[in-house]
Amino acid sequence: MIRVGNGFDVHQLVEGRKCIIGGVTIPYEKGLLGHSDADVLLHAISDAILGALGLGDIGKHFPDTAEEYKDADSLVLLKRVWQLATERGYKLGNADSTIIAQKPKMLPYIPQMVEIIASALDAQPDQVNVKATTTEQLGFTGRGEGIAAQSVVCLIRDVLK
Ligand SMILES: Nc1ccn([C@@H]2O[C@H](COP(=O)(O)O)[C@@H](O)[C@H]2O)c(=O)n1
Ligand SMILES: C[C@@]1(CO)OP(=O)(O)OP(=O)(O)OC[C@H]1O
Repeated sequence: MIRVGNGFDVHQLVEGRKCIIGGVTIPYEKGLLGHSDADVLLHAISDAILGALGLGDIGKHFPDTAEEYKDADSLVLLKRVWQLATERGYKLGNADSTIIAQKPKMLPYIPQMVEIIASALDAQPDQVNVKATTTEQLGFTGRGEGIAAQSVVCLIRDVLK
């Protein structure tokens, strides 16, 4: 059986916060604001997995009103989401994501993001693709006010004959 899910997330860029995307801390003058570490890419992937499983979204599983998720490491949250998939017998087919950011330049950090995400999802790096695009200075991403990410995942489970 194959199931597909999509995820989308946005976090505001502010001074005084780390810029953590795909589990990588990127040197930049601003960082992402959130209740957790605000890793916009890992949130989008988590939501895509939950979507494929029909299990809602990360806000439902990890409420931003709960003290236990304050400054949470989103890689830990992604691994907890992935456990929901594996305990239902799913493996990753592939995951494809796009980071939407005017700045900073993501390209140098993408191989490390791919390694981190693949490892969290018990997958090989060639099952995980991460892309980046600007919005040509248009909109909130183009003005550098925030960063968005969108993801699609395909989960695969053997069906007993
Ligand atoms: N934050 C970003 C945005 C883009 N890239 C890379 O640059 C290429 C060109 O971007 P356009 O928005 O002008 O199409 C894009 O394909 C990415 O490879 C990036 O590294 N970081
Ligand atoms: C991850 C959680 C939980 O700490 O908080 P945020 O970092 O604010 O992220 P968001 O994508 O707005 O929502 C999911 C949350 O419940």
